[in-house]
Amino acid sequence: MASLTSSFTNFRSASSWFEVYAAFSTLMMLLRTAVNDILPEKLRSYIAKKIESLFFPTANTNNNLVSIRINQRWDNNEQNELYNAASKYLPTRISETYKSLRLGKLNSRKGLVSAVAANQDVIDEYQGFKYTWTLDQNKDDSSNSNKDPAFVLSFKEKHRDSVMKSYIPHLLATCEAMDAEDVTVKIFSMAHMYWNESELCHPATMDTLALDPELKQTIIDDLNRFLKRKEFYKKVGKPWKRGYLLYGPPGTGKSSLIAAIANYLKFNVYDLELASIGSNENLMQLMRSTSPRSIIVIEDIDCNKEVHVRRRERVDYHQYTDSELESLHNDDDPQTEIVKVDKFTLSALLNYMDGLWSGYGEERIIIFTTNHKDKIDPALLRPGRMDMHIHLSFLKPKAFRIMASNYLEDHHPHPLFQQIEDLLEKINVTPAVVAEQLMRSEDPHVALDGLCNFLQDKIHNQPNTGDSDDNQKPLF
Ligand SMILES: Nc1ncnc2c1ncn2[C@@H]1O[C@H](COP(=O)(O)OP(=O)(O)OP(=O)(O)O)[C@@H](O)[C@H]1O
Repeated sequence: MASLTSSFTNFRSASSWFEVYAAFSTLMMLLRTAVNDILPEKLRSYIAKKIESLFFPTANTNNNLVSIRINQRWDNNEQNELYNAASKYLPTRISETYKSLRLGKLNSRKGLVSAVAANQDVIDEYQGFKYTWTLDQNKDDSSNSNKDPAFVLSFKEKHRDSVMKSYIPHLLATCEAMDAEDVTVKIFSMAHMYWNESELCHPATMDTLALDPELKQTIIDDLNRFLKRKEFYKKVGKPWKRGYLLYGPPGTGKSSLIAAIANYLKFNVYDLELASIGSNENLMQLMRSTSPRSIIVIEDIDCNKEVHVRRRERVDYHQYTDSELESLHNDDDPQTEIVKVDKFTLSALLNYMDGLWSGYGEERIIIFTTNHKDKIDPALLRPGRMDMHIHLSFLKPKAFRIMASNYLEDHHPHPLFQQIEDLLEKINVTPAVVAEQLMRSEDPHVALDGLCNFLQDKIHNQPNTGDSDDNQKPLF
């Protein structure tokens, strides 16, 4: 009986404790709701931080936000690969915190393009930590001497190690994987001293090229051998690069062959216009910004042998006599400037090709084109610089078969083929001219008949110069 009374008393005291607890919880809930309603979120977290700093001063320091600035270009104006990687990586991290993404459809790209919107936070989570990215386009701040856009990456100070050791490497590795998956070939053209990227939409392939089959096979074999020989190049101490000189009259397929090589190897193309390069330093800057597995193309190298660059300089007028100043002045210049002419030669490029600078990325192909091989500086042609000289010439029967099978709907040999091939043996005509004739009708017979008449006409009217091959004037 006594134990029953004691249990009952215990139960009563437990139930009263429960009542007290319930009342306290209700009061706390009411208080929390009231505080949430009255104080804005920022003020609440500020107060919470202050209270935390009273009790845990060191823990709070580690929670400070720190940031890393990733500018588009480094001090020497070189493009910052980390910036490029972030531009590629961030648009793939759309989350509920991502409020704005720029989206576009460009002529130069096949799919949709997306990019981070300026001054918009992008929050990325990796291994349980949060990283905040903002794109600062530097447009408003006129006091800022560095006008390049930059990504600002903010994170808690205590995550500093993780950022450097795992988050940034993860970002770079993700981009590398994206690049490896991306099979589109790109062409980079020069925009001032930087590269402008677009997709190479040239449809030429090794199959569509109307070339002598043996020459085509030699080129393919050479490319395959080059790709396979990384270790060989290392062993013999040569930079892993290959130079091709494509020469021949206009319209014989030099540009088409470059596109076909790029599409075959899946290498990006950098179109280097020497005439637009101001100095050797600029050339090196551009070369440093090219990526491995790329083709550097310099078209019409004979026209680029020496490039004159106009450089403006301020002058001290007291140093010159009136007549000297007169001769120094440029017509459209203000009084304070003269124009000096710098000479830009190919020596920097030759140095680059010789390997002095070619450590900037492996697997490079350098292609020069010319319509006049005889006009090229022999220094460019010596062995080791241009490894293979490829002569692209007029269309001959075997190459015509390839072109006809590409251009005509009917893939079977046509009775007019033999006649056309005989005519092609007698006359120099470029593939571009024949391609144009074949496109004149969708009906194979009409197209071939037209080509036949065209060639006969030209043979009939051709002056007999006695010249052969490239020296003989092509038909345009
Ligand atoms: N060997 C070829 N095979 C297939 N098509 C060709 C070939 N050569 C020329 N063509 C056709 O002619 C057009 C012009 O050719 P391409 O621009 O490649 O010649 P090129 O030698 O680079 O001329 P240029 O010296 O004037 O730059 C191409 O778009 C293509 O349609």
